[in-house]
Amino acid sequence: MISRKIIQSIKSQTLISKCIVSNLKSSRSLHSIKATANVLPFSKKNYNCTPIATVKLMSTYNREKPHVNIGTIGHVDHGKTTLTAAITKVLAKAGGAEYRDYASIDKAPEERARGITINSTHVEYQTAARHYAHVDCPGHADYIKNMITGAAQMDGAIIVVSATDGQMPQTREHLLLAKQVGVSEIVVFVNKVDAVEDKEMLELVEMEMRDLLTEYGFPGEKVPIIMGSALCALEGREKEIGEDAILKLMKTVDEFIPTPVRDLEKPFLMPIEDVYSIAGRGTVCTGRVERGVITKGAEVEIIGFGPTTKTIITGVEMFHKELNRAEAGDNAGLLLRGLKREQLRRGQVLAIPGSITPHSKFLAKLYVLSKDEGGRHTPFVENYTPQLYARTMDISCVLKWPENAEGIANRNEGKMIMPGDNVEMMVEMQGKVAVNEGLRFTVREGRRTVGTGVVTKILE
Ligand SMILES: Nc1nc2c(ncn2[C@@H]2O[C@H](COP(=O)(O)OP(=O)(O)OP(=O)(O)O)[C@@H](O)[C@H]2O)c(=O)[nH]1
Ligand SMILES: [Mg+2]
Repeated sequence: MISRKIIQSIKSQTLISKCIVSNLKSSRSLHSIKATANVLPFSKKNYNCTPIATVKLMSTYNREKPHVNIGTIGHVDHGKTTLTAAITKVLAKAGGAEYRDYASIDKAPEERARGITINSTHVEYQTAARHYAHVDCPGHADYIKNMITGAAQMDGAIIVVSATDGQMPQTREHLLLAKQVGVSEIVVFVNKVDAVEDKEMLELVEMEMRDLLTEYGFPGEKVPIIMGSALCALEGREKEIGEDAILKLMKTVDEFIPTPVRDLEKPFLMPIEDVYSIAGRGTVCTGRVERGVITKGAEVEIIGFGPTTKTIITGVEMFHKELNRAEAGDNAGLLLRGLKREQLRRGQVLAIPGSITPHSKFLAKLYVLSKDEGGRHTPFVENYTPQLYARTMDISCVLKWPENAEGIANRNEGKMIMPGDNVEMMVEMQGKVAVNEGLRFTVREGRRTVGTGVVTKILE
């Protein structure tokens, strides 16, 4: 589906094809949408609000080991949370993690009552080679929004697929969205191997996954596929498919998901994920640094949803350790001078003054998801008003046909946009937010992903 689209758009030489293709090749520079963090780097006791998720801390945070952001994605109930808990349990044996049991990951009352993940949760662990921040995403179709936010922070992902079901709708949708937000490195964990008698079933699941990966623009033949049982690892039984499989998975992640080259040279930018007040110290914003480096004392601008304001960074922390600087890829907390919590919100960005500006109107190439990819079942016409998601922000927008060179619009008036189409549209947002050419975004309506696109030209 998407791969066919890519081929079609390569043929038609559209810009989106170039963007997607360049993303297939490297993607790091495009790893820009929804960089977020639920981690709370500042001492928790000082917060006056309840954190969405906290990270259990290990004794030290240092930069000696490369830091990589990964996570679990995949269809509901395929075992992502069980696997997350199992990884911490197995790595804890070697001192590389603090064991996080299942209930501490899915801890909200509704999650416990329904037995599903709703909020994505961050956990931290390390292998001998690297330090990881791991986001466990929800699989349920109703919580795709949280999955997108989680996936946007990942440098690579573990897609979990149950050996008993094989690939399911959100296996597909998650692969597509992961690709869209810039995750180009995937490792597959075929879970629940303990529940499958017929080994041919495993071969079938593997074959189907390779085809699916290829279809979505991943190197299907090369992607490592590890078979095992997260539950066995968690319960300490059937070592071969339990603990051993987890160790094999992490070794594969170490080797197959490259340590990303961070955009350290570019001007600093961090999309705000959360805002907290710390008694006696001020206001702190958390998020994942998208590009550049920031040091204590630096001046930054806050851009989007209102007038641009300036402030000074008075503190930088990561995993509860105070640091002098934060750099691209870090899940950081930045303490800001003289601002109240109410003056800041998710979706704004912190950036070096003048490096990015707020806009409300741009041209974009848009791929409209087909029904099979979880998109709309019916076409839409001009003036359609979905919700636009980019970085950590979401904002209502209107989609229009672009104006021609003379400013005359709408020779396409009344023309329908079909699921599966690649189109150029003019996007008008209901407010000014930090937008730049090359920024990738998703448009959604209700609980459905309608399309994914890239900003090609800023208009206003
Ligand atoms: N037999 C078997 N069951 C497993 C295995 N791993 C997980 N399960 C069970 O599958 C069910 C779902 O597991 P979860 O880890 O909650 O699945 P999930 O992918 O996190 O689900 P969502 O986050 O809601 O999408 C639970 O009942 C687990 O005990 C396994 O290796 N073998
Ligand atoms: Mg879960």
